[in-house]
Amino acid sequence: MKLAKSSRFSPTSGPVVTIVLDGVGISPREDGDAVKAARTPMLDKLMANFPMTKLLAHGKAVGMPSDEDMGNSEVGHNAIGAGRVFAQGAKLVAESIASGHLWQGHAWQEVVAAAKQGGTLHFLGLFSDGNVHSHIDHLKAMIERAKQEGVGKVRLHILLDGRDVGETSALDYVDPFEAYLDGLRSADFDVAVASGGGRMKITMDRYEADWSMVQRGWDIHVKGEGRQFASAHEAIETYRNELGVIDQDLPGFVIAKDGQPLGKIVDGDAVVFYNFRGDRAIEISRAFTEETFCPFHRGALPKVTYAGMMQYDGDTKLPPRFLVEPPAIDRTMGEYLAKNGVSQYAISETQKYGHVTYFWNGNRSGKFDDALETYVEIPSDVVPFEQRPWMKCAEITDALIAAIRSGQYKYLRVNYANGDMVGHTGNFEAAVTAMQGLDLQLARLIPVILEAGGVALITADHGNADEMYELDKKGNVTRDAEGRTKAKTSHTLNPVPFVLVSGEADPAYKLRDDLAAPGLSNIAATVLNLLGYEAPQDYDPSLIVPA
Ligand SMILES: O=C(O)[C@@H](CO)OP(=O)(O)O
Ligand SMILES: [Mn+2]
Ligand SMILES: [Mn+2]
Repeated sequence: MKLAKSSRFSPTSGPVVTIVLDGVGISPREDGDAVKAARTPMLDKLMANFPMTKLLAHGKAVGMPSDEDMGNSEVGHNAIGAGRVFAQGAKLVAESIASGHLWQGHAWQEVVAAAKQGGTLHFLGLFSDGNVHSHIDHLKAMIERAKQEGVGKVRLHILLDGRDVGETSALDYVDPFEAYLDGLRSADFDVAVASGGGRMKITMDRYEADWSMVQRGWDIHVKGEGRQFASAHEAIETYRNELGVIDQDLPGFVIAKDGQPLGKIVDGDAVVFYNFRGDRAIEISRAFTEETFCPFHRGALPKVTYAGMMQYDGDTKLPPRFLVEPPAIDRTMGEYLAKNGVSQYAISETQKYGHVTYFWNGNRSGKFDDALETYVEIPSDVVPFEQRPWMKCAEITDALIAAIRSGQYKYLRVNYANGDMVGHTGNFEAAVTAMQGLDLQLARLIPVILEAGGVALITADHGNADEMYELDKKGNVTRDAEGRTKAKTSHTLNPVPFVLVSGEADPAYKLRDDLAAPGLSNIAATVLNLLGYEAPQDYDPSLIVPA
């Protein structure tokens, strides 16, 4: 994996620093755009005075099935880190179902075999068509196939979304789904929703930010311990009336009849976790598969046949049984740099820590070279982020500045979570504050990079804070009769900025203007060029050419 020294580009004298402003896209509108509404003198100055372009960060440009699919952190950081576009989970699973490949795999057959020996088949996962972590069509295909193959009993554990889809859209999914199940149910096919809850309250924690979420999910899904309701519809309506929270924050619920939970998970059952994306699937998968397990008190571990939709971690091989092969992301920029002796530093706060390490490195949790790489995680607050929109951006900047000044690292990367995590709350004012907090940090960071003779690449993995109001099909902000907007919590389809900041009066390179539709996958080759290397042949082209 030796990289050729470039004859066209000499290495920058100082470090190259990639700054990912998570969830900061460029919207064509002003209305509802917290990025534009924020007072960000530093970012404005950088965008006005340095070479800048827009990069595609959604749809096919990042390996999603269609250009109607918004981007997300996984596919965005995969593309940035790997310098190429790989067909992603959403696409691979849909193809595997369409071709029938999924049903032929060992994992599916073992799951079905367990269920046919008298166990219940449980499906657990994010219940929407957001296509970021899962898709409801995949769930339906598996339920129908299970029935066809003679499975007698199926239970569903549904995590309500409201983060990749409308913030209060849960019943738009649940009601038609109940009707769909009514149509499938028969004397020898018993299928029902057994438990559920909001995705930010139970089960789908990531990067060990808050294991208590997973514990709550475990108690609800596995032990059937939690507040009981007759149906998911009733649970959603009741909690909405009582708490006034949006879907992602609805508490967990257990569906019960005569006080008996409909679908506890017990010895002999099979469990399919049907999310294809890994970050929020790893902790629950560990709880189901690790013999010794410390993060919370699980009680007796039921002996189940557990399968993930994909293998979520290529290093730890978690989970061991999975339905669809994950994208084979190889030879990432991080691996090339490690194998060519380039020292690297990666930093974020907990919520995005895995994005700049695990996703960046092609869904591998380990390092390529312990001696050459430093990964730093600043612990995130465990609070609703609209209450702390600055999150840990100042602490991240403190550490990053120290790392740059140490002179130890030639390539550094950082993810600032603010635009995204606060964008997901749907709170416009908080998102504006998030952007302003971020701008203060850029004003501290950029001069330090330039003093060190370095270059900063400012970009993002997808949009979010750039669209805080729901849009209609034509792309206009929707307003009700009183002129009120509806909060939008999901990512956007907008492109993201790419700003190339250097202190040189006359850099020996310039941005290319001949690439038809540059995207996130063009960043890696650019970084390698700035470090004085030619990118591997099959990497997507660099964004720079000699001046
Ligand atoms: O919070 C998450 O899991 C996703 C949205 O589903 O956001 P991101 O891709 O930015 O991590
Ligand atoms: Mn993101
Ligand atoms: Mn997000």
